[in-house]
Amino acid sequence: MSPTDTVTQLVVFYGPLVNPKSTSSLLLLPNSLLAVAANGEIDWIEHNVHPSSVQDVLARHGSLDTLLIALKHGEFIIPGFVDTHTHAPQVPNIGSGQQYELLDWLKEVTFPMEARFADADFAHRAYTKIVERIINSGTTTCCYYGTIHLEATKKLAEIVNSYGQRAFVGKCNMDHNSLHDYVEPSVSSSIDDTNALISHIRSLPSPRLVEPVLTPRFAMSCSGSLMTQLGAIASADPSLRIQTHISENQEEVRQTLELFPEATSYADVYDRHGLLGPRTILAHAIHLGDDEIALLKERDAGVSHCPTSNFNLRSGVCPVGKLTDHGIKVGLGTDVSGGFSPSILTAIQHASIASKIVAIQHPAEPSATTSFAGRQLPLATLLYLATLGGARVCGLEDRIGSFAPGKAFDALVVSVRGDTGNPGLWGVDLDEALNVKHVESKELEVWLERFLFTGDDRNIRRVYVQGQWIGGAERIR
Ligand SMILES: O=c1[nH]c(=O)c2nc[nH]c2[nH]1
Ligand SMILES: [Zn+2]
Repeated sequence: MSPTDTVTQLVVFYGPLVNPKSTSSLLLLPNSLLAVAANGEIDWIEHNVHPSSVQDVLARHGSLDTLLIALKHGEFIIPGFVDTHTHAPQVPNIGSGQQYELLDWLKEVTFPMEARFADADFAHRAYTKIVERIINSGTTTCCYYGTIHLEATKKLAEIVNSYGQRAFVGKCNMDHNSLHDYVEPSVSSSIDDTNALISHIRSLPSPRLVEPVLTPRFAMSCSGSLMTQLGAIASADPSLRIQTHISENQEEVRQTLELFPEATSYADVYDRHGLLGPRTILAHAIHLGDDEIALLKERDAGVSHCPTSNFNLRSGVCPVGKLTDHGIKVGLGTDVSGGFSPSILTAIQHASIASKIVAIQHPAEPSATTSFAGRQLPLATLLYLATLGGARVCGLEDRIGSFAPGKAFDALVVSVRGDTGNPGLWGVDLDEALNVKHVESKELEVWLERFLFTGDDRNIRRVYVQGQWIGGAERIR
């Protein structure tokens, strides 16, 4: 089977599964059978199947005529990563301009690069490589910011669709406060281009897993009238998500409140323009006041935690534990190129460090055993944020983020074996590797932790979206 082959029969995987369950728990399920139907949905799952019983279980399910994929020792399956916030046109800038804070970085580094996407051919060449890289990093669902350019953003959506990635793609709305050559000429052109992109994406060929998303860049780059019209589009179309930034940098917060003096807070700016609701994805949310946290909860808006970017642009440390304690939906974002890595693995590592910084500076009371605030995030929470938590932020928790019959098979086959080229897990012997060996859940937990903290693209062997094999190290030759 090759990555581009379309699955036309039941495919059954045999090996260890890791299944996120809640903000604080996951299931470690060695020796599982997971069947994927031709439509890419999970048909059935069985746990604790001894190698000698595999054929019996297949027969019981009437599934003897299947493609059986038995994982090697040191391999396991996890749900695909959900990147709830990234900027595709900033990937070419990764690693440059690290000396700046947000507002100078936008002016000196980011807007000049984004302006280059006025050239649709450049956009096509760049986006082809960028989407491939993001898929091979294990991101099966991605919330993409494009630029202000309609044609370039259409290309981004077309490329994502042709790769078979699940995604939300948005054209940035920015009608003031930018460089003179990187701003939209009027509210009406911004709205017309937004509507044109929505129609274009919805007419892309099937199977289509890409959806449009409204993308007011942030309050500082949008007039009130533009945001009001975007809010009206969102309320007329209940399937449209909204993505934007909030409260990332102290100076940004100050200038935002100066631009919108009638608002009581940054969150209130979006709320009074009809942009804060259950379909809103807010990147950063570092410096929110308690009134804003309460408002986000009331509106059921989600937060994309982007710790790599927050450290890199010296923006601050998002109090993820506190947001989670308040019942706010949280996922992870790479926020390239504020973040210097397109991999959610890096975001996981930095989310762990961010939570440790909070725990050092504002430790939880020993009696507050059920709260996340002031504690380092455990492994289960880190994986949850990267998968099911991100799915909730995108309103896709019924489709993806964990494994259950009826959900889509968006998954990664991960390997911690030495033959990945990444040092891997010593003790997983190459010679015994071809035989499926009984795996204990304790061993699986060690593999998972080592992968999350030391893994990279080399360990992500196969990337599946809706049952289709669309990327991973096994196909890069
Ligand atoms: O991290 C960020 N990246 C951006 O491109 C951006 N634009 C506004 N605010 C932003 N924050
Ligand atoms: Zn961003």
